[in-house]
Amino acid sequence: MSMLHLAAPVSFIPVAPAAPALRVDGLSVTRGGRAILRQVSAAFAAGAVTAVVGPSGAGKTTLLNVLNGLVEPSCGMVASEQLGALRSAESWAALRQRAATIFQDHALIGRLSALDNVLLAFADTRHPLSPWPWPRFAREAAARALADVGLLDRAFERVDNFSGGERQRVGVARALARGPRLLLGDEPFSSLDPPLARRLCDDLRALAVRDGVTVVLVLHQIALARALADRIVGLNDGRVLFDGPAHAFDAATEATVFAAHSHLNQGV
Ligand SMILES: Nc1ncnc2c1ncn2[C@@H]1O[C@H](COP(=O)(O)OP(=O)(O)OP(=O)(O)O)[C@@H](O)[C@H]1O
Repeated sequence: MSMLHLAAPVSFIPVAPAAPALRVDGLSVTRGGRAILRQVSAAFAAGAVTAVVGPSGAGKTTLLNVLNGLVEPSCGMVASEQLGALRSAESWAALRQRAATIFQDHALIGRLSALDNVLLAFADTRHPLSPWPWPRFAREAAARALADVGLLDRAFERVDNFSGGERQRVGVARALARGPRLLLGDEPFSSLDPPLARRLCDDLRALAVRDGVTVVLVLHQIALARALADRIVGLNDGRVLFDGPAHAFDAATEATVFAAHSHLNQGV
């Protein structure tokens, strides 16, 4: 049975009993007079992976950028369990402090070792030209993060010798190094072949559960989203058309979420 929820108001199908770590409510973003997100409401649980899916231009990256604190909503609210409703510049800054991003292209420096790349997560703790070693806490955290992604034994190797999957693991380690409460990724595994993407996503989910991290990933690979996310948020033309457990995102739901805008806009 399809659990599709079409048209506002969207009702949620809870998959985690815990209070959501992050919530957006009635969120709208307008750019150049055009509505990019329209009254988006969704909740993101700690210790779980939420996949955001939808056709090109649906507003997925924009939603992620709002959660990142990079895009200011035109109206609506973002609230975190720890920080409450984010209303001041300070609370947005606090959210950014707790968040980390996994980049699609890894954003690594090839001539540096895996460990040095992960240490870049702590760039603000040391002058870039400092001749001194990184602080001990940073080195320990970076080593732990590399251990978490199974690359501690290659910590001192240059990453330009690494495979695509290994590089992405280093990218994940860098994102994890500061112990983020919110981990965001915009198609972070799209450059990897599907089995590898699946393994990495699986590992990420295990880490999210272990550390109670809220993970929100924009995923183009719907099979991956179904298999590995706890929850799927399906966007089309800036609206939430589906929000529910990943297993409920069936073929009919997928067809609706990925339908052309003109069809969905009829009568709206
Ligand atoms: N700064 C901006 N100014 C004007 N339009 C913008 C801006 N940022 C995004 N848009 C538009 O908003 C829409 C949604 O963009 P967004 O990048 O969020 O979509 P997306 O779902 O991530 O798409 P894709 O899957 O192609 O990356 C697009 O039509 C885009 O052109």
